[in-house]
Amino acid sequence: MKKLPDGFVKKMNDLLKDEAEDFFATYKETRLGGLRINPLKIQSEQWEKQSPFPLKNIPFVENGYYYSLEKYEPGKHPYHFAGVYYIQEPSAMFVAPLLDVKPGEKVLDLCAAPGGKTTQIGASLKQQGILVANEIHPKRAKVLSENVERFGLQNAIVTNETPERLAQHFPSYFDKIIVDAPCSGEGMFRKDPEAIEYWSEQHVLACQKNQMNILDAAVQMLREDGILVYSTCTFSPEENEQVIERFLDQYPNMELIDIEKGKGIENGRPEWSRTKREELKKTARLWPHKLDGEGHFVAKMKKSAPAPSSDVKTFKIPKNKKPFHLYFEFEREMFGDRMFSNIVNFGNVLHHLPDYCPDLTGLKVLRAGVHLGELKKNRFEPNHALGLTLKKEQVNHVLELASDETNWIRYIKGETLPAKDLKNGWTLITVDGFPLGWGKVVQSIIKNYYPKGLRWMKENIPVVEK
Ligand SMILES: C[S@@+](CC[C@H](N)C(=O)[O-])C[C@H]1O[C@@H](n2cnc3c(N)ncnc32)[C@H](O)[C@@H]1O
Repeated sequence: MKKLPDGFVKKMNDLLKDEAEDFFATYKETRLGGLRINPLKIQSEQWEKQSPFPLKNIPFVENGYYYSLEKYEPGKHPYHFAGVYYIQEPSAMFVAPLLDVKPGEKVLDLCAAPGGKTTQIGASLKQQGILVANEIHPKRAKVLSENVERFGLQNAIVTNETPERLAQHFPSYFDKIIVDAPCSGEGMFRKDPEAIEYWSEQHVLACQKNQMNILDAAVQMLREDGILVYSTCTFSPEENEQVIERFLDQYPNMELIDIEKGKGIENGRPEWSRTKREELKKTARLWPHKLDGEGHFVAKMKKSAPAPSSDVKTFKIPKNKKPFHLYFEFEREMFGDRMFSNIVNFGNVLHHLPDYCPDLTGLKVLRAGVHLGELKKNRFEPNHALGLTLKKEQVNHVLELASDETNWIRYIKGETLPAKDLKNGWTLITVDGFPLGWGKVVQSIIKNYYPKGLRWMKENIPVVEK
């Protein structure tokens, strides 16, 4: 590992005093990887029987598991391509459940890429309600959108906006908002040594300023009684307790809610704030020397005073369904019945939008609801996103591949597959029953519709055990 910055070492020694030795000892330890299963695709009982790697439960998160980073590469297993799980740093999994999301709610993930918290929230919403996942950087927004697709979320809207522009569009709209803020990343020095290079006291203060601006935008979008969760993956009090105390001073209608702390999770540190207010103990800190995971800080707040009522309009779903008849033919053939109802078209591209989808006019939107596919001349071509949100049992035409055979590798590399005894037309390709994407049977081969941008381009075949 790279050498830790002298200024950081001195600062942590001053802050942690007797604890500093234990804290710095973790930089010599091997850390554990984390993965979180997707309950929209598999339940924990089945997963624990079927997991291809030995796993251990993460005690502070439902559906989260540790794995050995030295021995396994779950990112190369077909279940990853099928969105059966999301690879996420264990401590990071603690944050999103604090929103206590219920199906049907309107939730905003304001700093969302690559999508760890978005996918976790999406699973809690159970495809009901609205999840706006926003990312300011275009390239990262694309990755976020791909992860939302892989997870099979049907009610997510992925935007690429600044927090300020989003705040103009969604005044007092959301029930729950998460600000997983860009930060100096001190808590990730073990995982992402590049963060070490960026570290300086000035960078910490620049992050603080940015974080306060993002919170200013977030609070405008929260409804009365709405919940706001703020988190960072850094230790610096300037970006944690001190951001929260300034925020509470500025917005007296926001109140801190106590976070329930299980074993290894500690209170925030009032003594590291300017005002030393005791209530900062309600925030939480995750330390690498207290649990198996990296460093995190979380605060949970509630808007207690009235907020102006939201006048965000809902998206108008076209009543005339005639232009969609080629899609309906596809639905009948593939599913035997109607599957999606809120269908809208953007040119020839069809989407299914979540119920009560807000009007998105003027926003940069990368994905809204389920991208069903495209109307081409005399035919409908299904999109990858539609395949990944389906369950094998819903589909009439399926080619089942197995994770312990090599055809799934050929498929994600973009090769054709043999199609003995299959009817001509679209077929869903699955691995051990989990959808991987589409193929089209033509005579005795399956043409490959795995998206070009997602194909496995490397020569070597993916291996799961190192
Ligand atoms: C800690 S990461 C988010 C991680 C994500 N929530 C997850 O769980 O996968 C912070 C994100 O904020 C974005 N960001 C950077 N500057 C921002 C700004 N001024 N406003 C909003 N987001 C910003 C970064 O590009 C980054 O993707």
